[in-house]
Amino acid sequence: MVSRRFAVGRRCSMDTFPPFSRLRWSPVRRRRGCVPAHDPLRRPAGRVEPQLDYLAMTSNWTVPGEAVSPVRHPEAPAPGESIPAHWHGCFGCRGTGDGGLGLDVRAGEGAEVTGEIVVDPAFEGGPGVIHGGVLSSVFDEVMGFSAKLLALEVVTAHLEVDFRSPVPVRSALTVRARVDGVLGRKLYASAEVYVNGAAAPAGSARALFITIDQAVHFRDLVGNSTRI
Ligand SMILES: CCCCC/C=C\C/C=C\C/C=C\C/C=C\CCCC(=O)SCCNC(=O)CCNC(=O)[C@H](O)C(C)(C)COP(=O)(O)OP(=O)(O)OC[C@H]1O[C@@H](n2cnc3c(N)ncnc32)[C@H](O)[C@@H]1OP(=O)(O)O
Repeated sequence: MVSRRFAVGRRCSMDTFPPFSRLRWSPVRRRRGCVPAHDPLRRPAGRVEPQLDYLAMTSNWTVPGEAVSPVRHPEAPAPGESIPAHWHGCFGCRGTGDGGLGLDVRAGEGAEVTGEIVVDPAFEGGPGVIHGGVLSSVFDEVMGFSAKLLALEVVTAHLEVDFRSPVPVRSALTVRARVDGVLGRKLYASAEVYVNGAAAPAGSARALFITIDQAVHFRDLVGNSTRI
């Protein structure tokens, strides 16, 4: 059945042919002249397009000058050692067989960690590529683990991600993350992701973590857990 949203455009056989019928704004549709009634890609006449380059899209999130260098805890896992899960119920810490990300995070030098993950096909977003929200979770988790090298309990207050190139499902990702600076309860962290050993990152992230007392922070929330 032809979608009513395409009623004013030329009717197209792809309207009934999966999977194209689900890709409403695909370049294939546009080439074939399937023009929807309301085309969000059509630019109003006379409008001046902003000249954004890639860097202009990146925020100016910076580590404050007053922040101090992170101090690694003397009992932190040695470089190369696996860092244990912070909570067995955590989606980021669990294996893929248990509905988790299947991340392996290892300590590096100083306040740096390295996370390894093979992108499970279940994490697909666009056709053949990882869902951006899943990649954001990977960044969040691996950066969070860098706080473990300081033996600090943290939650994420702010997370931002730049997606530079598509990340295919089944690819092997290496995420390098570190705490860049500490200011009171605030930990500033950053990370990059590399696909199949590529030299250039496919994405990067920055986050602000806030130290908490887990016992207090989760006291009234833990009852919601199904994994106690
Ligand atoms: C997935 C859960 C993981 C839980 C882990 C817990 C412990 C784990 C132990 C070790 C860690 C190891 C591994 C961690 C691995 C993965 C990490 C994943 C973490 C997550 O995925 S966790 C889920 C999402 N996360 C939340 O569920 C947080 C909800 N949120 C809150 O619970 C509160 O919001 C809180 C506690 C953050 C702050 O609340 P609060 O009352 O304690 O403190 P307050 O508001 O005063 O903020 C203090 C100073 O931070 C500044 N500040 C705050 N927020 C800011 C922002 N967004 N931007 C810029 N500055 C900000 C203020 O401006 C002030 O700055 P100043 O001191 O200069 O005034």
